[in-house]
Amino acid sequence: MPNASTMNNDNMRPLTIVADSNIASLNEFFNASTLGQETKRTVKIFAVTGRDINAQLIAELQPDVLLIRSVTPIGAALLADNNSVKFVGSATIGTDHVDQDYLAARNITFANAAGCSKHSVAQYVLTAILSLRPQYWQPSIAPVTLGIIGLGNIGSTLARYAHDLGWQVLGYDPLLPASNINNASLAQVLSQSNVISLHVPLTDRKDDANPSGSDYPTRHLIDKNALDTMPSETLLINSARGPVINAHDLVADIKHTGRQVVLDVFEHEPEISEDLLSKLAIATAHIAGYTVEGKLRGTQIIYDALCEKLAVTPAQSMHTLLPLNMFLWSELKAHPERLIKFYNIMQDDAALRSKLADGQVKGADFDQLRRDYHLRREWQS
Ligand SMILES: NC(=O)C1=CN([C@@H]2O[C@H](COP(=O)(O)OP(=O)(O)OC[C@H]3O[C@@H](n4cnc5c(N)ncnc54)[C@H](O)[C@@H]3O)[C@@H](O)[C@H]2O)C=CC1
Ligand SMILES: O=C(O)C(=O)[C@H](O)COP(=O)(O)O
Repeated sequence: MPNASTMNNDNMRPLTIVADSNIASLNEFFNASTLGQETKRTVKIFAVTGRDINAQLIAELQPDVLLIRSVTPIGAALLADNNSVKFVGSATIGTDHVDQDYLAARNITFANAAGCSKHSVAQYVLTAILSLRPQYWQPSIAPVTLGIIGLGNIGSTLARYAHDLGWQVLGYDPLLPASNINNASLAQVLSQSNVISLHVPLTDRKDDANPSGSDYPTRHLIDKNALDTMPSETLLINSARGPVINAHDLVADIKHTGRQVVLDVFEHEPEISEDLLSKLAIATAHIAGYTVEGKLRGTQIIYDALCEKLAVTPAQSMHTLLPLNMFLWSELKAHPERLIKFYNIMQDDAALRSKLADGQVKGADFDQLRRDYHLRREWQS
């Protein structure tokens, strides 16, 4: 079984890491002094575009460690012919791109970055709502009910902001106990909310072929049936995973109802059809979690997990890398007119729409927008 000693005692050979070049502060976290200070082991790091991490590259480089983000599928297709990888770290919250059963069967340690960008995504959602409906700053004039589907790290963080603004929360999460926010059925959330925001993982139904699936699958959770129960004035926001909404049904729904819809994620990501894009109130290139803080926290979490695997003491902290942050939630609440300075979401919307050509946004353009994204700052609470 691979363990700290099999990864550490092979001191003749550098610790070899293949990493997605889109991981924040890669070189600051993963180098000989932050990983090898106790063992004197050298570190070799190969930074590659996430979609280019493939079986051939892994066979060529024989890495000990793979560090990825959401665009690299991890499973047998990548690793079947490889025996070197002992640790996979995904600097993301979502894990739908990782076959964790396969990694467990191969005794490959896996770590993801749970919760790393929970404030960033919650702030993205608030910005989308308040940009489209500025009247919601004053809920005494316009009562606001925010429906939240999925009440884990992001959903519960969003609920706290909502309560702080005086909004009511109707929440649905069948995998958590009832609470002051887990207080409604799916049908109630769909039919009684002014805004619905999705914060579920992408899952498929559990069955014999898929024993690690879910009894409450989320793929196409929002389909024609669900959309039909939502009043046409209900604003729908998806910053979870694209396939949680059936894109075909969504296009038909918007045509019929004129509903305002905000998407940060797309069923056929990284491609987006003009038919869908042209109907959205706000569309962004999967950047809801893209803040300096959110991305650095993601790196920190997988770095700490790798240190544990290697049995070395962590020697790098994101706090030494963070520039000063002047964005205060209390200031924004007192000065709603400053929202655009805190986050100009329409600029991200325009950047995505500018990539539309020949009836679609192409995958390469979508990826480039994300690679070149100027990271926002998280508002401090
Ligand atoms: N757009 C972006 O940039 C980002 C997107 N994400 C996505 O957001 C998702 C949620 O993130 P977190 O809140 O941090 O995850 P989390 O794991 O803390 O919470 C997810 C919650 O969804 C609930 N859930 C599962 N199936 C459900 C169902 N059928 N109906 C209602 N609730 C259900 C779970 O019980 C859990 O409480 C991630 O899985 C990821 O796919 C995460 C970060 C950034
Ligand atoms: O953390 C997640 O889950 C996300 O969706 C990420 O923020 C997406 O970013 P990339 O991993 O695709 O860079």
